[in-house]
Amino acid sequence: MAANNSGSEPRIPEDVTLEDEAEAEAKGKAPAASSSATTTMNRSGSRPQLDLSGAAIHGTLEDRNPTILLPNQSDDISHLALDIGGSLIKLVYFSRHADQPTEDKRKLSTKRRLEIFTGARRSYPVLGGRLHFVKFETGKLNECLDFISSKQLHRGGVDSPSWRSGAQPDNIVIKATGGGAFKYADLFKERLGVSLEKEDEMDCLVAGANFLLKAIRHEAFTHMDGQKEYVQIDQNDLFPYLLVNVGSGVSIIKVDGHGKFQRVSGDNSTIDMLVGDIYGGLDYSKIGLSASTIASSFGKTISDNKELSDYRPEDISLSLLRMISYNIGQISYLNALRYGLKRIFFGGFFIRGHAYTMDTISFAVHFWSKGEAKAMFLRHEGFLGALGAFMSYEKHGLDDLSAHHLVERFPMGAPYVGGKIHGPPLGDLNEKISWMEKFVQKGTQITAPVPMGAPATTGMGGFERPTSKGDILRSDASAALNVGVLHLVPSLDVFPLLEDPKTYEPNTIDLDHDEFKYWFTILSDHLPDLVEKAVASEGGTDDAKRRGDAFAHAFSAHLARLTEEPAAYGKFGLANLLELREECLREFQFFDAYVSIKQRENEASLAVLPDLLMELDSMDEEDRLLALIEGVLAANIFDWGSKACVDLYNQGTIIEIYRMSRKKMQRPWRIDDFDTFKSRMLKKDQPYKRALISVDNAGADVVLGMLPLAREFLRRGVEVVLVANSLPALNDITANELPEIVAEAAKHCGILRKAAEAGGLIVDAMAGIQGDTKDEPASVPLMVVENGCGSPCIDFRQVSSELAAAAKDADLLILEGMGRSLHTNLNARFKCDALKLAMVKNQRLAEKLFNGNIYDCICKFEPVS
Ligand SMILES: Nc1ncnc2c1ncn2[C@@H]1O[C@H](COP(=O)(O)OP(=O)(O)O)[C@@H](O)[C@H]1O
Ligand SMILES: CC(C)(COP(=O)(O)O)[C@@H](O)C(=O)NCCC(=O)O
Ligand SMILES: [Mn+2]
Repeated sequence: MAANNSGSEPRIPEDVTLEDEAEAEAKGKAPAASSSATTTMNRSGSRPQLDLSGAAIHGTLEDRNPTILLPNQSDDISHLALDIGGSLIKLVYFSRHADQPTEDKRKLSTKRRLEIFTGARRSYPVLGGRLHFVKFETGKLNECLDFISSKQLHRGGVDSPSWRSGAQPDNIVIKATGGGAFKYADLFKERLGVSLEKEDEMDCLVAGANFLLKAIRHEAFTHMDGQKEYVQIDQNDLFPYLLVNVGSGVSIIKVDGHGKFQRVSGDNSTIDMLVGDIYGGLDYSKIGLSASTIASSFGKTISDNKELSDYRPEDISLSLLRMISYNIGQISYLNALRYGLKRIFFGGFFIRGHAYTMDTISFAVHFWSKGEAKAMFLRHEGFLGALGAFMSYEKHGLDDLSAHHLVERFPMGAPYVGGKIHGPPLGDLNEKISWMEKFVQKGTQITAPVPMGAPATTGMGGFERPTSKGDILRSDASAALNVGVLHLVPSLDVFPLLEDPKTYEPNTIDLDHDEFKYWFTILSDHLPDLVEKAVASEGGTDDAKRRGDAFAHAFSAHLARLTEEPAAYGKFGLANLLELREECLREFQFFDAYVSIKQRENEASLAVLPDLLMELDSMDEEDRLLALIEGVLAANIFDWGSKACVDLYNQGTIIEIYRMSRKKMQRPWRIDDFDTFKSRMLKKDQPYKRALISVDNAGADVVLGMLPLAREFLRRGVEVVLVANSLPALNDITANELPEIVAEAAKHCGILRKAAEAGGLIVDAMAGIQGDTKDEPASVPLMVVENGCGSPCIDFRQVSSELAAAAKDADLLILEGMGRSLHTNLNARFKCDALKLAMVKNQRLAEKLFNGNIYDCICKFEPVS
């Protein structure tokens, strides 16, 4: 049957370890077969270290995560950099994406059509892969060495050519910074056989900070009164700034540009600084420094006539912390004043995400500067040096990356321990689940997102809702949950038809506290059903049940973590939350929870499609246009992400519900721009050239709604590009599944058949069974592209390069569904005409956005002029 290619669905090998999710990909996997597409890579001459001969794209250029295999790459190229500080060792390492799906016919023909291989298309200097952030205590250097060794990080990972061939490269050089790069050089040589190449610490700090501020969208934030607020940094207005790195010592650097900086103050330990550097020789009355502000705590200890032991250690600690933080804030401000700088970025693990520390520093800066200067913090605060050392290889092309190439993911290990290792690295998902089960039972190891009671064994809702913990001072582990794994995806692009990418915000509604609470409930309530579907999709085995439990625990823990601190993972909207759920499913190797539901609905819908097409063809143009839009809106009711809709499905067959939904359509719809759209469509002298039609759900939605609409455009001589998800999300149709559905539909329709042939979706022999083709116009192509997403929503700042290429000649964009046109993009403006179609399947959203009701329909047409 058509629409069933689940067996060939590319599986994302989302391998996981406790600390970073990358282990299994490096273990025991056969070397990947050679790819079908070979590319030449244009690289600037400034990066001589890579041997690019024989380089091949593994998978496809358009894959979400293309991997470039460099078979002739010399073995001494490392994917690891270190910052060995006085207190902590920071590791940044890179892991390649594992096996990729092979090139299929659709992709090749689409590429040819969209001329992706021709012209000045960008090559990918950067390896697709992931950047991991891990830290160890310097006092436990051995743990760090074991970790590197177990993962063979110094040899590019367990799956690197040298490791697989058993060759022993004799000159491995690893970039390292921090004092320990000298101190422990011999030990690294002895234990791992590697030489540490020392990079200047300040160079690294600055390079790391500049990279983060350029490439990570929500890296910097302010912190006032316990509230994080992410700051959008304008690249053209970044310099100069003051960088204050607070580690074992404090470094204060005035940064004027890339590689342009000057150390201005502070080279002592935090304690020295307190005593010696507070006023820096300035007359304190001039800057309004009140002696009592800082000294008050000590004042009491002197006058109270008590012994030190009479004070509670936590009180002393807090006083000290406050004092140090104030002083750091003051000294920073004084330096900012000295150089006329308005922005101060703070890094270093001293801050370690502590709300208290950040608030205190912010307060000081704000107070002394009378609001003129701003203290800002960095999410990857402790990793500036290590990241800078990593960048100094000048071979990963990291500096060519922009924000749209980076996707941050929060797999269980990494955010949970914040790059901290507890125990040995885990070898596979099984070990990870075991670890989670233990940790869940203990419930204390990590304080913030303590998930829910004893783990269930049924895989079906044997867990409770996580509880939020209130605003207590969090432990180091939980506070460090802010760093995920950075996925480098060079094939992502900004959607070229966005009117203004700078001001574009995908999310329609701000996930403030109340809103988050609401969605927390929705998602928690939905969880048991989702787990049931997910487990069933994997055959209902014991293993699947165990993974189902683990998924539920993991996702609940994320929710609890976000309840406690909504900004924990950066600026997080509903789109991110819905995507997190899908990623979490993939993390526990559930690749398509709704696979059988999708199949069933596709089949039922395809069976009635011929009748529907006949009915449509009997109408005149205007009635047909209305019927088509009605059909799209009515069929959007088939959404397994909406509780209300799922409840409806018990009340009838797919076709009955479709008819019922259709009968209820009453114009005017809640937003009803149909007449304007119709007028535009009927303008004979100004036909559209290419319509990008973004589809949503499998089954009736795509088969009875979107395909007939696409056919109408084809019939009018408009090229159609169907845009579908790269990866499954709920019951959404994917770009991989779509061609078979089109092929099946084409058996009953000459227009679709010709267009699909023209677009390379089906080969001639497959079609030609039924369908009247005598009076059809010269055929324009019907194509399918993937959107680069694995979520029910779409963020147009990061789409597949395939979609970006298809957008080039498009003059109409149709967005369908609640996720893509209501939760996201309702207010997005495009450079071409846009039509947004959706049924509102949630009462609260209907009220909030449209003052309306559940099942209202939205038909929003926004012509460019
Ligand atoms: N587990 C830890 N062990 C030691 N210090 C820690 C730890 N977690 C956070 N810190 C804080 O981080 C600081 C070290 O910050 P870091 O940026 O790593 O500096 P360095 O590079 O000098 O080690 C320490 O002074 C301490 O305040
Ligand atoms: C996840 C969804 C955005 C998918 O909707 P779609 O894009 O398929 O129209 C939607 O089902 C949703 O917001 N559901 C949660 C709300 C609820 O259950 O009421
Ligand atoms: Mn959907």
